[in-house]
Amino acid sequence: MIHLENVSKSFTLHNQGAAVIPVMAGATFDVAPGECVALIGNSGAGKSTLMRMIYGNYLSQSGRIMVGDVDVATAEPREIIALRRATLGYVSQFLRVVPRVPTVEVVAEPLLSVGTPKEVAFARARDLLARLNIPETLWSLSPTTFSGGEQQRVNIARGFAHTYPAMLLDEPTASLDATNRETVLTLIEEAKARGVAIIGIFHDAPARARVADREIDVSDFTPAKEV
Ligand SMILES: Nc1ncnc2c1ncn2[C@@H]1O[C@H](COP(=O)(O)OP(=O)(O)OP(=O)(O)O)[C@@H](O)[C@H]1O
Repeated sequence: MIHLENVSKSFTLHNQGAAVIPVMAGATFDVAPGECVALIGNSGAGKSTLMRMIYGNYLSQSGRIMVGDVDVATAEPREIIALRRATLGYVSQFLRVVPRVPTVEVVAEPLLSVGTPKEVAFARARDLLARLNIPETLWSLSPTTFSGGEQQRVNIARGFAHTYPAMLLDEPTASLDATNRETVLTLIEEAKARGVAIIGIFHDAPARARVADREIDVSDFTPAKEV
């Protein structure tokens, strides 16, 4: 479902004399439907950079990043937008929402945007909010004033509302309590059972051991330093 071939990336630091810093070279791997691959490697190895390239936020210098039949490395912006709507989900660590939209609608929105009937989308949203222990009294309010932990759980509910064929998870269990962490791990297991191909960064080692089928050490793709 996800196929990376010879992906490389360097950053140009325009405020430092246009210094070019190569951070990745030759990244090659596949993720099959129903499989969860964990990106590992020291801090600074390039885990987040790789995720951002797969999501199309950072442009890769070379290679192919196939998600389904779209090559993110060369796709037009409108193709990336369509890919994100229907095919590729991304659960980041923080919620970014339009102000004044009720929580239940924030969670239902990814389903509504792919044409799911309103009652089905809202039922799924309510189910996820309940599973993630967001009190029902909050569902009709905007999440902008929620606590950090509540916002994180709303973000997870939104991320898992639509069954994307491929998902990127950036530390989905970070700073959750034991009960909610368990719910998130179950959501990941359910997604895998439905055939979702998942790439995740999990600093929570027991969580990684439970849901990941394979680990990819991103430092294997660190370019050799020139001497
Ligand atoms: N926008 C950017 N501009 C310049 N350099 C960047 C940029 N983003 C990342 N880097 C550099 O790329 C390298 C990889 O960073 P990245 O954040 O991907 O690492 P990571 O493995 O996710 O680390 P951590 O586990 O600490 O989050 C680092 O050396 C970082 O300084």
